[in-house]
Amino acid sequence: MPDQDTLPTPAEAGPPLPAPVAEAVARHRESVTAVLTRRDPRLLVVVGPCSVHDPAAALDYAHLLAGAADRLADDLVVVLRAYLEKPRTVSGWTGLLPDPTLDGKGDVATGVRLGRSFLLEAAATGLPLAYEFVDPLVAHYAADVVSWGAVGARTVASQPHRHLASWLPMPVGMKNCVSGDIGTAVDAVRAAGLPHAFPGIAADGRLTTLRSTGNPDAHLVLRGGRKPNHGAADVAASLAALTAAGLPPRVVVDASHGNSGKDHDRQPAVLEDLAAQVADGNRGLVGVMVESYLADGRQDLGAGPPRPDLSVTDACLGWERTVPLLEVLARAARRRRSSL
Ligand SMILES: O=C[C@H](O)[C@H](O)COP(=O)(O)O
Ligand SMILES: C=C(OP(=O)(O)O)C(=O)O
Repeated sequence: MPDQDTLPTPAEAGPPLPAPVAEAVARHRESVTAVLTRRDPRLLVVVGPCSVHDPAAALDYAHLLAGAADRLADDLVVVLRAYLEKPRTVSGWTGLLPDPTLDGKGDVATGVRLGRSFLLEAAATGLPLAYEFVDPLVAHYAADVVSWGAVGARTVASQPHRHLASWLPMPVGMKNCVSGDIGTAVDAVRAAGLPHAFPGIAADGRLTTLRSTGNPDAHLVLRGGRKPNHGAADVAASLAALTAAGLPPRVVVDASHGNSGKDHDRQPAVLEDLAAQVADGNRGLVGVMVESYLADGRQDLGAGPPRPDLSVTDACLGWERTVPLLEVLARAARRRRSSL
């Protein structure tokens, strides 16, 4: 009898992807790649809650977003942030997958099951899913359903994360360091593009050697640092740095985190600035990221049960404020396309 801390294997954590979902994931990955390689002139928009703490409410959000994504599909490829792990600067709640009871008990065995079931339900909305791979071990519970992956600002220098990214079968964004340094992320894009052999976990739970062929769709994400780096000059400098490193000049820019000083009220101005750059014809700016949820703001975890509709990690833009910004981004992408 396994003790309560024994994790199910990836194959035991939930049902395999239903065939129609697997087919949709393959199509979504191809759509994201087409935007990154500029075969598709639309703009990639990775948008959604900072973290999922209440699966039912996050699914409500996903349904709203799926409606908007359909409406704006001529101009935007919208991807849902379905983040179940949180990297912490020092400490704090680490996400639904490692801590599904939100209280530090760390019931990872329940978390991997709950997390997988959430991802399958979120994928059933028809949206592509975005996921930050924080712990390479648990990547194996999520990777098959993810269409855009991220390696975050706190792990981008890590060799295991770069190796994982080289093996993951979807485009992976490498975020600049929390300091604002982009060189480490550029190195990470190069490393992820190469073949590697490294330890991992097979579907049956056995440790195995994973062999990657290199991820051709790894790319840089600007998320700001000690100061923002979303402006046209910083975007141009990052594209030049990529070209100098022999990499395709393409960048996704996160309107949150260091680019908004973690103040959700500053995301609209950052997004307006990014939309202006796109409308001006910047083709290297291939995508943006937005932290958005049902209600505006955030709450601390603490005394009572948290509100389902309000972020428990970074403050998010509420849904009502998100929709007009998606429309601004769509107009900008349309304008860029019309000038091609
Ligand atoms: O995206 C969310 C947070 O910015 C990230 O988890 C770091 O949070 P912290 O600096 O509050 O630990
Ligand atoms: C933690 C995140 O971002 P960053 O790595 O840029 O801090 C995030 O997007 O949730």
